[in-house]
Amino acid sequence: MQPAIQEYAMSNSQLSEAELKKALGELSGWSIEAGKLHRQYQFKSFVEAFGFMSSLALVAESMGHHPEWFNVYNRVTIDLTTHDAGGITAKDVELARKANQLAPSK
Ligand SMILES: C[C@H](O)[C@H](O)[C@H]1CNC2=NC(N)=NC(=O)C2=N1
Repeated sequence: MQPAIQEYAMSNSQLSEAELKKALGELSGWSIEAGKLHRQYQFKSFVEAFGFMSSLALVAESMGHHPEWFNVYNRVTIDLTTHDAGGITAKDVELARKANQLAPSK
């Protein structure tokens, strides 16, 4: 388990184009699709995919920030946006970063 994420006091404003571009440069595998941060992960099995989702769910809950996601067998598709802000914020970038850290590398 990751250490608890303390005090999630990030600003809830949409990132600028420049901020988004910089963030994407540091987020392997992520792109912008339909105005949301988007990535598909493929794992070795359903159990590995679901284990990843379980771990990320706990991170999301501790951040008070929740993904839109879809699982079929060993694939997990994630879309991140901040509903309260109507777009992508630093919280989405942070959750994407955590997702990359939690995904076992093949
Ligand atoms: C009150 C609660 O913290 C808010 O409704 C949170 C919950 N999770 C959330 N998740 C996402 N992705 N966007 C939000 O705006 C959001 N808001």
